[in-house]
Amino acid sequence: MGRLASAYGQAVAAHRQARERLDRARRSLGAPGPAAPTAADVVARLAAVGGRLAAPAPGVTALTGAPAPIRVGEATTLDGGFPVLVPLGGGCHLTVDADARDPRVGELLRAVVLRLLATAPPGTVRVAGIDTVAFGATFLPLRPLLDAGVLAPTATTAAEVAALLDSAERHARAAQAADPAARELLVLVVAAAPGPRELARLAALTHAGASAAVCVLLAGHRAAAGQQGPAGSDAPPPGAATALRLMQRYAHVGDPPGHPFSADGSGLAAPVVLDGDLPPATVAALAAHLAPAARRDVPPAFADLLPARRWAATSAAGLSTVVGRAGRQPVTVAFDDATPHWLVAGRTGAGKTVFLLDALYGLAARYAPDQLQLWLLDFKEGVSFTEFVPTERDPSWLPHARVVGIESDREYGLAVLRELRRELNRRATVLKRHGVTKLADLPRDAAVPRIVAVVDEFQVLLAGTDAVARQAVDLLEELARKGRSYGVHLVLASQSTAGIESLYGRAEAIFGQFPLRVALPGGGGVLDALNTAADALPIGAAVLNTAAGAAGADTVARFPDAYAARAELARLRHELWRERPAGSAAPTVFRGYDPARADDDPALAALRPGGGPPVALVGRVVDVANSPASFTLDATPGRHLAVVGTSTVGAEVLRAAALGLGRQHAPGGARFLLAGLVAAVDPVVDGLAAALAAAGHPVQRLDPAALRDRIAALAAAGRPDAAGEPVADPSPADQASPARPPIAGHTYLVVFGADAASAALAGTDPTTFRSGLDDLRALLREGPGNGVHLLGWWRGLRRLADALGGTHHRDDVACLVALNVPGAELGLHLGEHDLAYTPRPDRALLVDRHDQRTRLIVPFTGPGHEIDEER
Ligand SMILES: Nc1ncnc2c1ncn2[C@@H]1O[C@H](COP(=O)(O)OP(=O)(O)OP(=O)(O)O)[C@@H](O)[C@H]1O
Repeated sequence: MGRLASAYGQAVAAHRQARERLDRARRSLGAPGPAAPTAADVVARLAAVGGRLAAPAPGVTALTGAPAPIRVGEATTLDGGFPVLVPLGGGCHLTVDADARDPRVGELLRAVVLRLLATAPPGTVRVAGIDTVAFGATFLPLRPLLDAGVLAPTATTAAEVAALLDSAERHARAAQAADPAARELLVLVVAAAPGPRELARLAALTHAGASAAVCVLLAGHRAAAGQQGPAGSDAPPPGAATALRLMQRYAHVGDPPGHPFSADGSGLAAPVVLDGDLPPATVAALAAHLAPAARRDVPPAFADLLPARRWAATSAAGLSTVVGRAGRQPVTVAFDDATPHWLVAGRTGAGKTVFLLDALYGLAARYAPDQLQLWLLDFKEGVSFTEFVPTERDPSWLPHARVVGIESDREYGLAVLRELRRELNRRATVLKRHGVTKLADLPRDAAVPRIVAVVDEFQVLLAGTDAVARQAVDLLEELARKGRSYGVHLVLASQSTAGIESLYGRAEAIFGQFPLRVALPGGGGVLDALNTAADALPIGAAVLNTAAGAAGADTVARFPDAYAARAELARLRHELWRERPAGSAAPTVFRGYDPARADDDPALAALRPGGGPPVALVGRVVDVANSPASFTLDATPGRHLAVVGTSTVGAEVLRAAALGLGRQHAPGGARFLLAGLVAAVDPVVDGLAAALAAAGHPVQRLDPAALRDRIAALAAAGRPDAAGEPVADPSPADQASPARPPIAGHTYLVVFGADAASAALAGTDPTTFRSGLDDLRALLREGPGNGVHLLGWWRGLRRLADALGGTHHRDDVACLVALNVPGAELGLHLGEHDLAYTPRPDRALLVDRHDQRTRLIVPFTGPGHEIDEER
């Protein structure tokens, strides 16, 4: 061992002496020595070469298409020395038989790296090092390059080596798929022989050709000198490499691939003194020269995502868009047969919304609205998709957007999924009618756009174990399974896919249909448990995995910050909007935070007399079309409206319903009997009375006693007399015109705070022995047949049930709007035990007992309504 060490020391000393001799000779000839360079001449000097290969132009010679001659040392002959150049880059590599424990090797590797960097245009070469024998010491002198972002942190442990090889392989794959002009060279510098598996992976990279854009500098590879490879290794040897063999004083340079020195494969017939380290000032100057380009290269710009021409692509076979870059290569993702659906995850603030905006704008710029339709659903409080819909400030919208839900209710999400399923079925019919099985085979005039449906924070929809979650799981599974064939693609985005209870055992059945996984920081849950590619992602980077998260199929891409490019986004949106096809409509929009203002409601304003049985409009349904929420008040017994809940929104709903009914009758064609029994809502009742009177309808105000009398009269009017004929209502129709004959039209009894009438109704008439409640119940059953309908606001369900004579009479008031009524209590009243309703501000449940409808609605509110805080 001692003898070996001293022989080694002598060899190094001899090498140094040889190099000093060369330097002396060079100086005596006036050649430039290794004096401190200036930043200006560093690049030229590093790349300056002579000899048998043509010199590359410094700083502008691309290294990915074809190899460039790179100097490794100086050959010595009796006539003097000449530089020795070997081809590197462009699919050519270098092996050295000794490893970096020999200082000459480290010096050579560093010199070659610097020459490569100086030869290529700034920003087109990245360097990554592996040094398991000296803990990264080999690369320490190159520290300024690390700081400049040109050199990656050195891999020194087995795990880091594996991760680096993963990323090199991803780089190679991405480069092979990329435009050759956009390729970036990855120089992989290995300071000592790795294990057989790693060696096999490195060898595979050397065989991948120029298009992989990798250059391997592999030290410690004994097979380079024609000796045995590592014990037990059956890995193929590295290919396309110039092999250097170190001897005591000199090095032997083998024949470079494609540029042999010898005819017989014996290599350069002159001993070579390998280049040593360049002065630290040179390294620093080069780093300073390269840093701006390296930094510039880091975040891709939003403009990089856009195609040269708008709307030039067709979607028959699928959709694809650039979402960012891996190195300098654009990264493209697709909705096609291989990746029909995407699953996106990242912790809050990880850039999910930004990533989705990048992808959506990229798609919208490539495909015209007849090729692509967007359905966008957001369950969180935020602004994810607001920019795609018209607002007062900006009337533009994204012409591809068909449905946009902002801060959506789960019920709205369900309605959107149902609508998508209907669309699937429509498409199935179209395909069948044309006798084809693929969208691409449809004739041009029957072509349908592909649909991308994005559900942001989809875990909200599936949270819990209620009926909404169960139905959402069923729908998602069906849409995911069939969507591929019908051009309906899902993007599910979430903070985490863990803890979604309602998936029961069906996570695999659903997520198995989502081969494209996008893991943002904190979103590694969408990757395989063993795939750690997303563990240390910075903001603005994503792991894109096309194999449902399996390790090895990852591409790490950087995507631009769409928020930082707001002006560009708006410009693009306006450009696309101006180009929208003639007659295209704005998307249907649901904003979870918007109240339904009765006075601004177009459906309420559009009501006119003569359109069939009158309807009571009470709000807007939480559905895709944002349909009017209404009850038909026809002649069927029980067609009355009860609004229930302590919230004063109840009064506003009654007011809107009464106003709407008034609009459906010609002036004087209906009379309104108004009872305001809750002082707090007197202004609402006053306003309603004035509005109805202004519309020409007779209006009568009733106090509790008058209410009781009027109910008795109306009940008697509907009761058959002895001859079986109805008795006319004996009371005056209207205080203002007591002489008018009884009205043949409708009578609406509108009671604000109907529960407050219970005392007045409870008393029994001493002559007839009928109580007010008896009359009320008779009126509920018989009234509709005589055009008499009750509209009441009860502040509690119990009071309503009491008025009806028990829950088994619940169908006597068949139309119910439940405001802040606990779901369980409502379920009991209705006899529906799996009723899913959680009271919340500005929401109500519409229940129609007759046509079995149960809908979540946004109840009408009056002027000046603030969000209902009473709940
Ligand atoms: N590519 C990027 N480069 C730089 N910054 C980014 C990038 N992407 C996102 N960011 C920044 O990260 C922040 C969060 O982004 P974003 O709103 O998209 O996150 P999110 O995952 O949707 O968060 P949340 O779930 O809380 O809504 C923003 O301030 C944004 O500017």
